[in-house]
Amino acid sequence: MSDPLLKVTDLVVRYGRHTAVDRVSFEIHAGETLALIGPSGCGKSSTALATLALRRPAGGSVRFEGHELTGLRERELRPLRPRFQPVFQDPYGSLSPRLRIRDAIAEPLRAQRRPPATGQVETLMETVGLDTSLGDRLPHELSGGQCQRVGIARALAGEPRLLVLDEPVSALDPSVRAGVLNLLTALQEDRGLAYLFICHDLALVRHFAHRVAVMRQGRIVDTRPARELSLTALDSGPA
Ligand SMILES: Nc1ncnc2c1ncn2[C@@H]1O[C@H](COP(=O)(O)OP(=O)(O)OP(=O)(O)O)[C@@H](O)[C@H]1O
Repeated sequence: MSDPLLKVTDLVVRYGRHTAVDRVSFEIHAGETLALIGPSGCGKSSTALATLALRRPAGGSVRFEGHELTGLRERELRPLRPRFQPVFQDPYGSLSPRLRIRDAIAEPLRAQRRPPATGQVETLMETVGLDTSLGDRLPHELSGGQCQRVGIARALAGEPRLLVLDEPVSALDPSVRAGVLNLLTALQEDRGLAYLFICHDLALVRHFAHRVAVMRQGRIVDTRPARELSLTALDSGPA
């Protein structure tokens, strides 16, 4: 088998004296979805933040495309960041309220000093199923589902290999969830994207993920193929 795209080994995240993530290890290959599940407070988001190099771990290794991310300075991380991107739960909160959709999608490229080529923003909008006429609107003029598609378009702008999806559809109306998940599935098939997928909905995890890692109290206690996930996997035990 090829080398994993992401290899996390013995990751430790602490907040003061509290250990939120305790020697967590996992790997994700190109084109694969690994779901991270577990009770509230077990350390899923902290694992995601450290994987994204948005929180410096107290120990362990995060190896992405052969680069060891821990210990890199922000200046060294900057050129790598477009390759691993987050999509967070709150579609409105992830966007600047005063930035028009067109500029919100172009923003990550400008931050990389790579202004979008003519038509690039429109292509990204079409890729995520947004009508290009929405480019002049502000986030509050869009629905939650449309905003989450903007968030995905922003994440795609730098041609990532890995998306870290932290509860990407939990805040959405059930009627629009399937559309966003179908989009993510299609993008994975087209581009071989890898996903680290944090989700509370076990039925959805079983449908969407390839493998599942179960966290409890900062540790991964089980990893298995998603189809073998019991729908009561989270019912017992402390966070
Ligand atoms: N910024 C922070 N400062 C202090 N403690 C924190 C901080 N962020 C998280 N924690 C603590 O770390 C632990 C893990 O939190 P984390 O948010 O990673 O869990 P989670 O599994 O993602 O929870 P949820 O499903 O509720 O989002 C919890 O005990 C939480 O209170």
